[in-house]
Amino acid sequence: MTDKAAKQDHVLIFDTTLRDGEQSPGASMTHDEKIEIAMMLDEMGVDIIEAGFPIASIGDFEAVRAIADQVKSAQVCGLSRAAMGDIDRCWEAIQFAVNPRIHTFIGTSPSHRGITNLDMDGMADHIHNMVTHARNLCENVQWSSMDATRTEPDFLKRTVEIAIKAGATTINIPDTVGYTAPRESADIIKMLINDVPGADEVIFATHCHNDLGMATANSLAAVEAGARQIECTINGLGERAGNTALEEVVMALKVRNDIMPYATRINTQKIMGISRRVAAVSGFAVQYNKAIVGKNAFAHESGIHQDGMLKNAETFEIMRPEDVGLTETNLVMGKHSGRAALRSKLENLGFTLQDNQLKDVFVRFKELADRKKEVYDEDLIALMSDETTSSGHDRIKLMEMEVRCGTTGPQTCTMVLMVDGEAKRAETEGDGPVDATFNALKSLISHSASLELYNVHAVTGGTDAQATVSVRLEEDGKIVAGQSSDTDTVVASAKAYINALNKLFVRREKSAPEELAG
Ligand SMILES: CC(=O)SCCNC(=O)CCNC(=O)[C@H](O)C(C)(C)COP(=O)(O)OP(=O)(O)OC[C@H]1O[C@@H](n2cnc3c(N)ncnc32)[C@H](O)[C@@H]1OP(=O)(O)O
Ligand SMILES: CC(C)C(=O)C(=O)O
Ligand SMILES: [Mg+2]
Repeated sequence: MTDKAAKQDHVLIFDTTLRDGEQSPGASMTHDEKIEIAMMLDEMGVDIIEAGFPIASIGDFEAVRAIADQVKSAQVCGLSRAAMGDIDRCWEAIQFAVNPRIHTFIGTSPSHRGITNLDMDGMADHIHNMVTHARNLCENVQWSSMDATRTEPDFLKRTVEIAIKAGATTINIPDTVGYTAPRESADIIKMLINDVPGADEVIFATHCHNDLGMATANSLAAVEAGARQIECTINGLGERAGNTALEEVVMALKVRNDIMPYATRINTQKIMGISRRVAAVSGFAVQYNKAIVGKNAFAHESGIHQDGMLKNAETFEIMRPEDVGLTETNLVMGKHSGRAALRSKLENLGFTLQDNQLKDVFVRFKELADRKKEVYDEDLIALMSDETTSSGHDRIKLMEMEVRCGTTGPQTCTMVLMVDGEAKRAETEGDGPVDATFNALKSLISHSASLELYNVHAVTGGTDAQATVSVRLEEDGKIVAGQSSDTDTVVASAKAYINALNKLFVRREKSAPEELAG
């Protein structure tokens, strides 16, 4: 869809999972994961992918550049502050994209003007200069007035007019702190469209945060008032309570097209697959009752609902599960299943595998099936997360471990790790089996990272259920997430910690190679 067409009844979908989504503490993604997500977004029909903030780090710059090089259909956008150096660095990263976009922003509300210490006149001049500079580099420029919904209306109109005159092609009106409400969100967009000279030449965008749980409603209200770009993220990932969830606005426009007659280009059948992938790589599990993509969004357990569903699915479902990429056919997976069923099942869950990957996953699937009566979808997702979170280049690998636990402490752990190809062994004690295990890791691998989060959840029911363990480690302000699953919770804990340590060392190595063994 062209930006022009979006002026009629089309709404452009601008995905910022890789930029605003990644700003959630602990949601950092690796270079390869970012490229993989960008390709999935492109394939599902996202119009604009905000790939990152190129000035933020060399890693961010390289990821944005790689995405710009590889994405074939969507526009690729980079974020930059209203500063020459940021805008130049952003252009350097995106210039070879098929359709690049520079996004530059500045906080315009009274409290945000304090961030840059500019008064109204100074900020007006600055916006003119920065948008002009961006437009001299790129013909597709988005300007955002950060904290627009708390900006004085007259000053907001003034800044929007300046940005349009300086050549911005998209004007974004962010609700940066999730403060607005639907009627106000609509009124602001209407006011700008009616009062600002040149407003009919640009696309207005809405970028809502979910602090009061109104991001989806506020975005849709803005669209009804004339905004034609929604900024959103997969699973609503993002700063604090997150951003508008892509799956929610897209499905709302599809299901209630009778009262909101606006179309998007999104292939909604790709929603479930990408949701699961983003949950796995970000380490942010989707809550069970999350709209559209939660595990229970299409599940019915109570008798009256089940009875109604059996008589007519429309009684309790306003969307068909197939429309968001869930299949109706439920293949039961177990130790008698073969590669074809595994491949088909994984494809339905959003994982497309090459033959050699399938071979490896199949071996691990059979090991799991030997230990469990039935392998559920959640087990396979956990298995795939393990497969993708640990790479063949990991410097630390768990070889064996044995833990003694019981009513008489201290609990003990004996562990053998392969560290840079060399076997290392430790015997430690702790206050509980997990503590003893983590003490073994601390004694074998020298690091000063602190454990910020330790989270266990059973991926299915039953005493043979796999446990998925997530950990977050923090070192010098940098946070890495690790995840792993196993039918043994303590083994899953060790593997999750090792996964995080491997990521930490990849990150550290970029600055200086080092010895790992403690
Ligand atoms: C609402 C949002 O999502 S905004 C985007 C938020 N995302 C991020 O901040 C993630 C990426 N950020 C970073 O990596 C770093 O903050 C960097 C590289 C951009 C800047 O790092 P530093 O130079 O160390 O600055 P620091 O982060 O401490 O402070 C921000 C600086 O940017 C300035 N600034 C903030 N926003 C803007 C803006 N829109 N335009 C121009 N300058 C701005 C501040 O005034 C401050 O400048 P000062 O140091 O002269 O007071
Ligand atoms: C940078 C801007 C668009 C932003 O993320 C916000 O204001 O929330
Ligand atoms: Mg934001």
